[in-house]
Amino acid sequence: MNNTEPRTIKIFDTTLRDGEQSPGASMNIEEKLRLAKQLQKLNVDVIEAGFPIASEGDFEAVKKVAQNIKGPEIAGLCRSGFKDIDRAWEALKYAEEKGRIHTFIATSDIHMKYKLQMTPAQVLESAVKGVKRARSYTANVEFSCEDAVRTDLKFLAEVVGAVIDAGASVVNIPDTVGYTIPFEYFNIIKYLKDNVKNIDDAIISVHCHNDLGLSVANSIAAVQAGAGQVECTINGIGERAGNCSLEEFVMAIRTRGDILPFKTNVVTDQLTPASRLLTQVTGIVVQQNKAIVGANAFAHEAGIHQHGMLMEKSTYEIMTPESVGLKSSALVLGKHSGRHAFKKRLEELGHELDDEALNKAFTRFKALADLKKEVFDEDLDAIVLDEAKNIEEKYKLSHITVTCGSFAVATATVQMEIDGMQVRAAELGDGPVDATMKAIKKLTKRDVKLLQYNVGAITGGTDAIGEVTVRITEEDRTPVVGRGSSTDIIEASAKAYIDALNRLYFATDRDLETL
Ligand SMILES: CC(=O)SCCNC(=O)CCNC(=O)[C@H](O)C(C)(C)COP(=O)(O)OP(=O)(O)OC[C@H]1O[C@@H](n2cnc3c(N)ncnc32)[C@H](O)[C@@H]1OP(=O)(O)O
Ligand SMILES: CC(C)C(=O)C(=O)O
Repeated sequence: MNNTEPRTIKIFDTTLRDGEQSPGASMNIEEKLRLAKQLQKLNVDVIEAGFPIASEGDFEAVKKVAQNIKGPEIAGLCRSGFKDIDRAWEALKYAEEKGRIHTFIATSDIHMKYKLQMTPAQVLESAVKGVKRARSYTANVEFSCEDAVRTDLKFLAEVVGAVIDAGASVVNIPDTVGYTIPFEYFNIIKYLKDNVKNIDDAIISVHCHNDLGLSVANSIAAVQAGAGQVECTINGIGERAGNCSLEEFVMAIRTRGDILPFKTNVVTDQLTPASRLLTQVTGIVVQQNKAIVGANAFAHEAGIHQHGMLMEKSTYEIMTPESVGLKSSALVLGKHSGRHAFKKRLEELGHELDDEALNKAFTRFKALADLKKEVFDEDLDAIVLDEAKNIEEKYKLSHITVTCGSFAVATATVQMEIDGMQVRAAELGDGPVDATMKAIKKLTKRDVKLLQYNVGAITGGTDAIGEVTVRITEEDRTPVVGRGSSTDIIEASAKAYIDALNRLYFATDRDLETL
């Protein structure tokens, strides 16, 4: 248990800049503005709106966000050259003191040698000059040592100290290639805290990539070591495997406040709307099992879990769905579900069944769940309706085999129980349903006339339950309606036909009028 006052960690959202570097995530000006408005509702501290020198469009987007968003600071990224910095400020100046110039240069040996082809001394000079140039426009200057994690620690400390002296108010220590692990990252931040004499004159920021799936864990380790700002993106989008996911970091801090003495200003019930808007805008879908915002993040399928949830939600949920902007958790019915959740869902659907009917319906539900990935409410209605027919059965379907195809004559072999006796017949037909009906007719020796045949899918997908309705008559009797449902529409057709035959057999004409 931690009793100290939690320290506020600033949330720097870079969905519109690093997030946009995800292949396929490019956003136009209007789209960036829409997202920025949602980030404003989310109450992030900083919105990095783009890289102004990258294109005219990105320049205009940063400018528009700077002009229209109130609350969060607006950052724009630029290399350490003056041309980039000047261009960035041209767009950011519309946010006045809330405009942040974010300039960077790589400091690792590998980047300096091969990419920049600069010596460490030249890089240091460029960093300092860049920060000073940015300071000539604003006091709100962030400097990033690109590839900091693979930078020689002593050189990193030297650069950090020098850019703070030059006027940087935030210094970012990025794990540009998602290479570090929490223990190492903690030690890097701690080293800078302990060895850079002016470190407390600036906020340390962290910016983690997810190449090893550790970006959130690394960000948490960094704040434990003293970092005060976390750079992240909605849904964790970003270059390659993405960035630290904003929603995961924020909810980890919030949920584990017992051992993490930090807080953020984020309005967490805006997380789901933000995630959905980003998906809408970019077309990049969130994996179902993604923490916090995935479709399954608050869904429970297993019977034991569902039972626990019905008794007390905290048995299986460490945060409430409402806290992230969802209406409720979901109990998904599938083959792992149990009787408690099944009964509860039927009650919600308005079906009150006695124990015997419930058991029968549950057995059918399990059989269906073996065939289908998910059982929907409409499937349950169909099962209950089928079970609730409660009519005597002279005729019962035992099983059915059908062969058909483009070049085959449809053949149906139907086995039925009639008055307790097993009987079987095969017939050819004009299609599998016709062959099936003929075989049933032959077995029941009834001279019925099919007046109407309807088939419909109750739920979506190719594994949906099909429901068949038939209307039949015999001689001049009042027509009867029969229904049958199954994932196999031939079986559903046979069941509907047999259901109608039973009704015809047992009903008097008076009963039939009320059917
Ligand atoms: C880790 C990160 O995410 S960093 C941000 C990455 N994001 C982006 O690159 C998106 C926006 N980028 C762009 O639109 C373009 O790359 C531009 C406009 C910045 C530059 O385009 P170009 O001038 O055509 O150069 P190109 O991208 O091919 O190469 C990068 C150049 O910048 C130099 N460079 C790279 N980083 C820096 C830096 N921080 N400071 C100064 N120069 C740098 C490279 O050495 C190279 O220089 P050269 O052209 O003299 O060889
Ligand atoms: C420029 C910095 C902030 C960056 O995006 C990175 O290092 O990944």
